[in-house]
Amino acid sequence: MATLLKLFPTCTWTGRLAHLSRKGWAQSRSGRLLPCFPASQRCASTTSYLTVEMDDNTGVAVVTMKSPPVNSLSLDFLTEFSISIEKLEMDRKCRGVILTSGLPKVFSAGLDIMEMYGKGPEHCAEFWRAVQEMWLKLYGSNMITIAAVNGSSPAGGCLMAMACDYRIMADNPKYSIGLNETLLGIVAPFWFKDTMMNTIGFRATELALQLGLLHNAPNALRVGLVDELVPEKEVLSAASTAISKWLAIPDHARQITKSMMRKPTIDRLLSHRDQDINNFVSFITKDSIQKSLQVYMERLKQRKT
Ligand SMILES: CCCCCCCCC/C=C/C(=O)SCCNC(=O)CCNC(=O)[C@H](O)C(C)(C)COP(=O)(O)OP(=O)(O)OC[C@H]1O[C@@H](n2cnc3c(N)ncnc32)[C@H](O)[C@@H]1OP(=O)(O)O
Repeated sequence: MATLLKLFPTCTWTGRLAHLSRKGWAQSRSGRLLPCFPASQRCASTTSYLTVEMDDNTGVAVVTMKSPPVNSLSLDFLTEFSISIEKLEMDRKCRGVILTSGLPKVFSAGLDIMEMYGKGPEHCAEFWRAVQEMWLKLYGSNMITIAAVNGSSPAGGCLMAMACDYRIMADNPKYSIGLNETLLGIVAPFWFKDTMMNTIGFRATELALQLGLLHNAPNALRVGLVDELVPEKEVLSAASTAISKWLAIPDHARQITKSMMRKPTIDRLLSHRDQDINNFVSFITKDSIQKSLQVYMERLKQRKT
């Protein structure tokens, strides 16, 4: 309860979480206790990093990421994100999610580099499990998921967008999206690679990953990394229009089809999850990799001066 109050401090779904009776709780598939809300309520909740606005009429929740300055994916952010998606997954009325950014110019800067720099193996392992969990929740969601990419979206940000069913990006050539890990001297893990291959195909992924390509918006559309470009101000409304087409499909048919397409990729991570964490920890804690991260961060900061 204390954790939930921390995570959902300004929850306005039916009143404050503290007022929820025991009856108002439900157990998630992973055994976690989560708040469960009556059928006819309109819902809006704010956590430290996310705003979730649920429209009961459409069955669509808009999840807005707000972690200044660049929505980098820290351990706390990822934990909140996974809990929020799980909560929506359990809400029978929620059929779709639009994921967007509440910050100017950036959808998400990807993994918080500071979570991987100068940290011990235990922290790195916990962080990586949270990264895996975010992807498992989003890529494996039964809900319709639309990324409204209203800014740049490198690396982990691109992974988040690719984990959705459909991507709409702001038509701004200054915004870029891609898996740029090699530019940092690190390597996109196999499930990042699989997700990209499932999205844009083998050859385009091979090029993109080795070169660490960050595609500007027009190129992202050309390679199929995003599905639509729209004027910046219209990203959210275009996402609403797009999701209405998906909502017209019977859920069970769409969900089984989605699972058929994605399950082999998800199972591959699930069956190698601990090994993937061990690989990450031994890779990221190497002196040479730490040095690469340090140089990259310094370059990022120098760009400003
Ligand atoms: C074998 C296999 C095993 C596994 C091997 C390991 C696999 C690891 C997989 C890794 C996946 C990743 O996502 S790695 C993360 C990759 N991400 C990136 O390369 C993004 C880098 N950031 C950017 O390009 C830009 O910041 C961008 C997002 C476009 C926004 O540009 P802006 O000009 O608006 O903002 P900036 O001035 O650059 O940034 C504002 C501040 O945020 C900081 N900042 C920016 N991105 C940050 C980030 N990702 N993490 C932390 N801090 C970040 C900057 O340093 C600034 O800090 P101050 O100067 O203090 O204000």
